[in-house]
This record gives sequence, structure tokens and C-alpha cells, in this order.
Amino acid sequence: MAQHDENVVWHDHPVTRDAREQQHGHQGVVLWFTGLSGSGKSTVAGALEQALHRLGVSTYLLDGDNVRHGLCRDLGFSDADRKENIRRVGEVAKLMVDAGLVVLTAFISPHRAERQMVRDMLPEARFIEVFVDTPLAVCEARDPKGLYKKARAGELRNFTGIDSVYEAPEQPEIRLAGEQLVTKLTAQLLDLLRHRDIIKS
Ligand SMILES: Nc1ncnc2c1ncn2[C@@H]1O[C@H](COP(=O)(O)OS(=O)(=O)O)[C@@H](OP(=O)(O)O)[C@H]1O
Ligand SMILES: Nc1ncnc2c1ncn2[C@@H]1O[C@H](COP(=O)(O)OP(=O)(O)O)[C@@H](O)[C@H]1O
Repeated sequence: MAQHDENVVWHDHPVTRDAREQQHGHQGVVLWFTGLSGSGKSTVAGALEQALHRLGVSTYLLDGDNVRHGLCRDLGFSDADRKENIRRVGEVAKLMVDAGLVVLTAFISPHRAERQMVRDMLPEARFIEVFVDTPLAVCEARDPKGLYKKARAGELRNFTGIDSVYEAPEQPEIRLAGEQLVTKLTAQLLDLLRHRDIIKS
């Protein structure tokens, strides 16, 4: 990958994040959903986005499956490719936070180091790690895309939880018990956002 060029100089613009946040009426933050395939990241992030949208919050949902059709279409599932995937998504999320949006991301993001990398990219308190904690056995029983079945049969290599690591968050801002009702999980997340004054009570 090409390195940063010292002849390229950062340029500040007159409309600031603060000004954009005032216009939106809320802060820009990232809700970074992490968890196994099938844990419920997309479902819960989608339900939360719908609830926020109804409340008039400006949101955007970045979803692993979708991003891998465009921005990250050249990447696979080796450790190096997953790292690059998360780096790119982190940079996009950072721009969206600067735009004043409540950004929801749904990526397995299996490595602690990469999640920490994204946390470090963002201003203080603008990264909220949401651990969708669903036991592997439950994810495997759900298996909506038949990928666990393929992985167990040896037809799909480097599958997270089977023959590729998932490092659970040690201190996420919130841990969701992924077997509970989606409505309950969504309510917990809305409470957290209100409690942190990210959205109005
Ligand atoms: N080897 C392997 N391991 C894990 N997942 C796989 C793999 N191959 C394909 N898929 C499908 O890709 C989705 C995960 O993509 P992500 O971008 O979220 O992965 S990562 O964060 O870069 O690890 C994941 O989607 P979700 O089930 O929504 O998590 C799978 O559908
Ligand atoms: N809290 C939940 N309770 C029951 N089923 C769920 C729950 N969350 C998600 N699901 C179901 O589990 C499957 C995987 O959910 P999905 O959101 O695609 O997971 P991920 O994005 O983590 O791969 C889907 O069929 C979805 O309907």
C-alpha cells in the first residue's frame, strides 16, 4: 500500500464538525457492531437505524456484506485482507462522523487490534463498541446463508469461529445478549445513546 505523502498537506475548512452537528441536532458517533457471522449484527443495527431514523436522527449503516460488493470487493478473508477491510471502513466511518452522522457498522471485525485501530482514529468518545454476544452454537444453528455448513464440510476455509479466530471484546461500551428479542436489544442501545447525550431524551 502507498504511504502517506509528506507533500500532501491537511486543509481545514470553514464548516466544522461542531457546526454540522448543530445542524443535525445531535453528535456524530460510530456504533461499531462486532460479533460472529449470524450473531445478529445486521439485524440489530438495521432495527436501531430504523428507530433512529423515525426519531429524526441522521444515520448511515455500513454493512460488511454490502461493502464487500463495492469499496472492499478486492478483499477476501485472510487476516491481512480483514485488516484492510476494517481500516477502509474505519476511515469511511470517520468521515461520516465528521459529517455529523450516527454511523452504524456491522462487520465481524474479529481482531481486537483492528477494532482498537478504528477507536484510535476517532475523536474521544465517538467510538461505541457494541458486542453482539451470541454463542457459536446459536449462530451455527441459525446459519441463514449455509456458510457454517460449508465451513464444517471443509468447503469454505478461514471461516470465523471455525478455522479463523474471533477475539471477543474485553471492554465494549455495551454487550448485547444476542439471543434476546431484537426489540429489547434495540431499546438497550437507544437507552445508551440517550444516557450519553448522543440523542435527546
Ligand atoms: N471465511 C469467512 N469468514 C467469515 N465470514 C465470511 C467468510 N466468507 C464469507 N463470509 C461472509 O462475509 C461476511 C463477513 O464480512 P465482514 O466484512 O464482516 O468480515 S471481517 O470483518 O472482514 O472479518 C459474513 O457476513 P455476516 O454473516 O453478516 O457476518 C459472511 O456472510
Ligand atoms: N435477536 C435475535 N433473535 C433471533 N434471531 C435473530 C436475532 N438477531 C438476528 N437473528 C436472525 O439470525 C440470522 C443472522 O442475523 P444477521 O443479522 O444476518 O447476523 P450477522 O449480521 O451477525 O451475520 C438472521 O436469520 C436473523 O433473522
